[in-house]
Amino acid sequence: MATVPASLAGSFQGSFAYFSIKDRLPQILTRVIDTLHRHKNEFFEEHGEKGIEAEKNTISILSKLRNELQTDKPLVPLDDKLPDVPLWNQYLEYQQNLLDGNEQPSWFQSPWLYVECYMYRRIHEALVHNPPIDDYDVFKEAKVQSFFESQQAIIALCTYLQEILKNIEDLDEKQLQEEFFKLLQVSLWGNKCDLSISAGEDNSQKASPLKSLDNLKTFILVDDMESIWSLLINNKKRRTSEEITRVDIVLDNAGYELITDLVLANFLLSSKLVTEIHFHGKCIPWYVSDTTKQDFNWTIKQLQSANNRWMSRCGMNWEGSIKKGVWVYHDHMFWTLPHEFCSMAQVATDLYTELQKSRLIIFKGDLNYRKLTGDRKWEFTVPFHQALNKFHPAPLCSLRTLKSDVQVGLKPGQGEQFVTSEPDWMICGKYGVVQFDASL
Ligand SMILES: O=P(O)(O)OC[C@H]1O[C@](O)(CO)[C@@H](O)[C@@H]1O
Ligand SMILES: [Mn+2]
Repeated sequence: MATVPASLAGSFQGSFAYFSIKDRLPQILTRVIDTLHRHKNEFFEEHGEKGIEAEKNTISILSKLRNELQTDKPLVPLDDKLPDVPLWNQYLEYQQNLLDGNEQPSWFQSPWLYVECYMYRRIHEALVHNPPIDDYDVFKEAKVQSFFESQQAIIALCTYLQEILKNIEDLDEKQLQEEFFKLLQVSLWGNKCDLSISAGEDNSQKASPLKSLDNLKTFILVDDMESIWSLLINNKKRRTSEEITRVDIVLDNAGYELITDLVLANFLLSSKLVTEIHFHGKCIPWYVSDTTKQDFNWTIKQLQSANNRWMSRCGMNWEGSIKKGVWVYHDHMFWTLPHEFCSMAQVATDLYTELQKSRLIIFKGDLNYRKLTGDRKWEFTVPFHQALNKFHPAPLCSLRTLKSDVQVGLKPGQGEQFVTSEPDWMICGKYGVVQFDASL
């Protein structure tokens, strides 16, 4: 088997991984502690003294966790009762075996992808150990706030979608393609709005999402939109009336980005490019803004009850699509494990088999890109297919704005050109890719 490059890690001094572990992760932990603290009265009102006790305990576990991280302590096994614990603990052993006998996996020495995922899982463990606040989502408040801060952009998008839907039957192939490209790009740029890169600070969409598309075009470093279009339109032409065309969207952030994904999904169905959409979200609060089932349902309810008629119409339609079974929401613990996607076939065979039913899997966001490529020090020009390292459940694409230093599939010289002119090009979220891989 061809060898793969080293994983990104905090041990590379001066790397983004290093700064993330040193500064951003402790900041996120501090915010979580602060959130719990601020909700003390709420816990008391709901659960009495037990609530206060649980809040105190959780805060003390999290402070200890922050200290372990900042002093580069060894990673310890998880010890709650959730079903993913054996997999996490086996992964720790696996990381241990990669080292020589004297070393232990630790925050700055182990792969960044692993330790970052591990932090979110440890936050969850701290809560799980502390009923009655064990199902409290410490990031909910930030997600809700980012949703409301993007109201204008959400209205613009819902209004635009309802306009297209009015005469979607009359659009010719060219017009359909144009609309598809627009909404695909809206969904791509929606990925700028995650809350983990900003350690939970406001990062919402304020400008009108459709007007800025032309100006943003030059920031798309890999543009495989044509290939994705060919796949969908050819499939539509060939499909018999009973046949199913399923597209899967592996969701990233709640708030504005989720709306862009739902709008895209609605368009794909209404244009009959596809017949079913399957969404994949997270089982536990993750990377601050990632979508859980609760966020997904909350968002659709919010839209339904909005004052704006286009927003509420979208909300109604989406609720209807779920009831009809043409929108299906899935969650699977694999998405909140530290594994690269190339291990999915072994670690989560059921999920891999499920994804094989798809005609196209759309992976949203930066973290999914890191897991697709294994979060490794690839050369910029390595083909996307190679970096996927045999992960090919179905044709797939990534819609991702660059927020971490892994990027493949660039033309010779394309990456190098930025290295001197814009040193933070890989982490600032200004650039994006629409990257496709068809081969199985
Ligand atoms: O929501 P996204 O796009 O997956 O981004 C998550 C963020 O967290 C990171 O994994 C870094 O912590 C970045 O790669 C990215 O900025
Ligand atoms: Mn995210």
